[in-house]
Amino acid sequence: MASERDVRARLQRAGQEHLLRFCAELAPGPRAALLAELGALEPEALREHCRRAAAACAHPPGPPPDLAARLRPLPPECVGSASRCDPEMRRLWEEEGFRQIALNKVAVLLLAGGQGTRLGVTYPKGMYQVGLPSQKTLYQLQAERIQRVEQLAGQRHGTRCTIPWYIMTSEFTLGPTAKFFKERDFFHLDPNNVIMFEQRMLPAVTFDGRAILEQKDKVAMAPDGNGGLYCALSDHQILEDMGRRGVEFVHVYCVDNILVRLADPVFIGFCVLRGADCGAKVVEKAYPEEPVGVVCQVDGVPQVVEYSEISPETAQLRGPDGSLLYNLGNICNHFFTRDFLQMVSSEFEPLLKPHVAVKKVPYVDEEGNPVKPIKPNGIKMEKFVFDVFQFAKSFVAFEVSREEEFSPLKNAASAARDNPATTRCALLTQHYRWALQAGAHFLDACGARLPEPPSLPGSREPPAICEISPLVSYSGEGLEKYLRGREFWSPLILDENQARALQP
Ligand SMILES: CC(=O)N[C@H]1[C@@H](OP(=O)(O)OP(=O)(O)OC[C@H]2O[C@@H](n3ccc(=O)[nH]c3=O)[C@H](O)[C@@H]2O)O[C@H](CO)[C@@H](O)[C@@H]1O
Repeated sequence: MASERDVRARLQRAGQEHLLRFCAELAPGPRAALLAELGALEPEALREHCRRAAAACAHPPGPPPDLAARLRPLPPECVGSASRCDPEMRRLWEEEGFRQIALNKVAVLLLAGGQGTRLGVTYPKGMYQVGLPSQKTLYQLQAERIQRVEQLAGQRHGTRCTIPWYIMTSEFTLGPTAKFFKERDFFHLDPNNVIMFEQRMLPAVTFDGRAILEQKDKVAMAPDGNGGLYCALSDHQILEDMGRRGVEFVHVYCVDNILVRLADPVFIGFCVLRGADCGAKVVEKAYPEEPVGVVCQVDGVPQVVEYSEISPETAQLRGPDGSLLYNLGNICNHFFTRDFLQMVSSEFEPLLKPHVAVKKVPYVDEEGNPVKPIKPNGIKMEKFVFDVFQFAKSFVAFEVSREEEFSPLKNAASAARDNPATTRCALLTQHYRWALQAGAHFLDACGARLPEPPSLPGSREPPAICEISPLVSYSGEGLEKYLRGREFWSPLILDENQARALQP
């Protein structure tokens, strides 16, 4: 362990010696923990981090004044669509995706290092359950979709295949996530194919460039953003692991979208057949202020302009047909080739510019009293996963249906949107739709058939409760044999047991 003298000397080099100001009064345990935390910070990197944070703060808040002039929509030839394409084309994409999965060339990578502050839980978001009849958590739904899509690819190609699941965690989420998976027997996945690794943490900094002490013995640290992925891939030799397994294509996604299609064969196949090295799934933006990034071009290269960085005027611009000019909403589902990830991690990562978030960061005052600030007092710097799009040789965006593929859990129940109730409703409405399409009918308490609306938006509660296990159906396929022409009372829970019972 580094001595106090060593740590002090390193902090002096970084201009951050104040972090030791309570060190002398700490008991041996907390003192050792603080020294260990500080000893791990590389002095030059820390100095640069604090300098950058203070410099960023000197700029006026909001989007750069010239950004609007540098923005263009993505050229149409870079954009594919799952819903507005020839069905035969879609079938070919799907076929190609399944082929790559069956060849064990596809992995999924979950970004799960975030703190879920808006949702207001103290545990990782993936452990949240939104109140489905099955009480499944987001992690369980994802694990089961992996198993089902492996099974579908295997059946088509007469083989057994594996989609490794890489999970990027942070200091906040690694322990509880690992414990959760272990306690649930990895949801019946082979633990060798679930690979957790940790992203780096960075100190929060005051507006004048001083790292913040959160407690006398603890620096205020935060994960380095989901773009911390690229350092974390190098830190933990993840690309080498992928190489050993023969993985060529990686589907990277964020934890909170209850409808996420892991390793979606249609998306993978589209990207592969287009020869893309980098791709993003998008949905049409619902309204100008929707908190999703927009996929577009800045200075002629593909980029996402984050919702926090676009001006309201630009977000509201409309094209000649009346639709939003910047309407490709990023849903944080990305496709990368392993070669591209390799190139980014080894060459381009240092070029990624951190984004600045001004936050209320709890701290200790000069007397050592804990303070919960009422207005923002600090800066957190984060890299964003999509900032690598600019380095792509062949970038594509792929538009999918919001109803089928995007309902994120961002907020606590008190918020109007993207909360536990809206995500639960989106999933149950989807399953109800799938059941009707497969020929099921639902009955009311008196045994009369419930009306079957021709279309059902995910924002409306379905007339009957129907939950279909991802182990039974990944995207609505294969349900006719259980449901066609049959009548059900609500709730219908179509899990594997029920499916066996209904099998003709
Ligand atoms: C930077 C980014 O991708 N922004 C996207 C993200 O916004 P949004 O602001 O919702 O992003 P979140 O903070 O939820 O993070 C997205 C994902 O990254 C993970 N995470 C976050 C921080 C971190 O240090 N480590 C980490 O792994 C989170 O656990 C989550 O799985 O999702 C929206 C769709 O839902 C998109 O429209 C936004 O463009």
